[in-house]
Amino acid sequence: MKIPSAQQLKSIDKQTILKQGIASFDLMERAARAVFEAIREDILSKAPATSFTVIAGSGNNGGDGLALARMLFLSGITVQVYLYKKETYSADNLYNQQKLAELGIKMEYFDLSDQLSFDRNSVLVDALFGFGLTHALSEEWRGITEQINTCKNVISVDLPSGLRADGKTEKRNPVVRAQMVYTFQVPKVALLLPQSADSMEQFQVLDIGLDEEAVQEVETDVYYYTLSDAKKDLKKRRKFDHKGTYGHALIVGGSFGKIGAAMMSTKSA
Ligand SMILES: NC(=O)C1=CN([C@@H]2O[C@H](COP(=O)(O)OP(=O)(O)OC[C@H]3O[C@@H](n4cnc5c(N)ncnc54)[C@H](OP(=O)(O)O)[C@@H]3O)[C@@H](O)[C@H]2O)[C@@H](O)CC1
Ligand SMILES: [K+]
Repeated sequence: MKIPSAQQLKSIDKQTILKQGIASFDLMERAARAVFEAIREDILSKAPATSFTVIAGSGNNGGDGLALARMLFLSGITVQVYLYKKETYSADNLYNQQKLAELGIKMEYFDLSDQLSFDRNSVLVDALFGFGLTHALSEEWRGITEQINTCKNVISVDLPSGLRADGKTEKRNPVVRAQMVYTFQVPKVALLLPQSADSMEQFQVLDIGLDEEAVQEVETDVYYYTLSDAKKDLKKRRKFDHKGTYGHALIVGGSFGKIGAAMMSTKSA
């Protein structure tokens, strides 16, 4: 599976909307619905009385969070919503703010110096930033990320806020620590780097139906190779096949003390 960069994901987003003849808020709705279904399966099926706190930013990641809050509310779940106070919001974020207002769901606005008052035992949904983060979070964000990190159960939408999708984030920068990351369509590179280990325990990739052709056309040298990919790549073995049937491998490797890779390759061949 190819892993597109944040920039490429934005273009895939546009192509999907165009090819499928949908509006951008429909795609956001799909993304939020996918997280909602995952939460239903992973949390609510075991503990239906769980309450949620959604902390939303001003972009589309925040929009996903607001749409998710609406879905939780409409299924009778207690949900508290915080929205970052800013002069401008993305169009689909505003659309979802309006939807919440129509349902009478209260949104509390917060500033970076605020002490948020929410139930630390609720599941905290971190929807502050996704792949739109342009640079690491400044020190001003530490207060908010630390408050989020005091919660036992943090779910991040798409990425732990503060992690940059395509690369390393310095340990000294504020970052949310998530127990679970529900990421859309493809795992972002940051989720696969050892440097991110402190920012998340595990992630799940949720299919939101981005245009497959657009993903395939992306030029990248970053791939995510899964067991199911390997199963597809392996040719079917017939009864009388032998070591000569499927070609030969020449393995060049293993200097003194560094024999591991050569051994593993030989064994798997
Ligand atoms: N195709 C998909 O997969 C789909 C993706 N979807 C979702 O969209 C998400 C991406 O949304 P996005 O592009 O709006 O960016 P997002 O992460 O919300 O951040 C933007 C905000 O952050 C701000 N900002 C940036 N850097 C900052 C900094 N260092 N410090 C402070 N602020 C900073 C920036 O502010 P500005 O620079 O504009 O002032 C802006 O307000 C993606 O992760 C997924 O959740 C789904 O909805 C649908 C399908
Ligand atoms: K997030």
